[in-house]
Amino acid sequence: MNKKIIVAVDGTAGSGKTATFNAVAQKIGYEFIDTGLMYRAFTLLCIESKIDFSNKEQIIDTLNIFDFSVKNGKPYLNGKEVEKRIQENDIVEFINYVTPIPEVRKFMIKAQRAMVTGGGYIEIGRDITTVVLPDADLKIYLDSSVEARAERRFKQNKRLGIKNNNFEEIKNSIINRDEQDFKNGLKKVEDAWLIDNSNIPIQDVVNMVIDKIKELEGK
Ligand SMILES: Nc1ncnc2c1ncn2[C@@H]1O[C@H](COP(=O)(O)OP(=O)(O)OP(=O)(O)O)[C@@H](O)[C@H]1O
Ligand SMILES: Nc1ccn([C@H]2C[C@H](O)[C@@H](COP(=O)(O)O)O2)c(=O)n1
Repeated sequence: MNKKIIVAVDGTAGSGKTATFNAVAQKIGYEFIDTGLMYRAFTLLCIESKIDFSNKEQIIDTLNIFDFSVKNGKPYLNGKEVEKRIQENDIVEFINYVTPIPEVRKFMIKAQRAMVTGGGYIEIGRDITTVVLPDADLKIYLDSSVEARAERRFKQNKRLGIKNNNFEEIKNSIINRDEQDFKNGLKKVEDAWLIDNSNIPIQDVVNMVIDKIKELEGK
């Protein structure tokens, strides 16, 4: 019986981590954990708590009332389902105040590590291959060109009916988020497999990754 493995995935904003690795997880019966949802949900809680985002102490104190869970693949903040809400533009506007704070990252990293209790998990984010799961059996770094990512996000927002959908704003937002993510430590580590999917259909990426996981399960 092949042994399931632990897969850690990092990559740039909008490169396709969620769509790709959610599909992989569903096809091979792995648990899928999107750590970005936690930071988005926490940012929403800060917005709803009407805190002053320039006041780090207020952000850190908000951790005391932060309860996050995922049920049937949907994120819940303090018992309320927030899947669509945390994709709205105001989250992206404020999230860069939240993600650089060490106390916030320490809290999230502890929770994200605890979610992976053995083989059979795919966890995605920005610091999974570097900090959260540095001993993962398979590390992947997913990237795409800024143009490709902006185009995809624009089309995704349209499908989701998200308001104020503007291509140039999305592109600038992606560039800004990349800048912050690199500051927060996003990088391709030496033992990570780089996949640039700018010109690769999502299904082909899914199949490539499944083949690799099956190969490693058999070792
Ligand atoms: N290889 C691909 N080719 C074309 N479109 C893709 C590909 N991979 C993902 N997409 C599309 O790109 C968009 C962004 O993908 P997704 O939301 O999974 O990215 P992400 O890395 O999780 O983003 P974020 O970092 O903001 O959470 C989605 O519409 C998705 O369907
Ligand atoms: N492990 C993580 C996951 C996400 N972030 C940041 C990156 C984004 O600014 C924000 C939302 O993530 P996304 O939903 O776009 O993947 O959270 C991080 O710093 N560390």
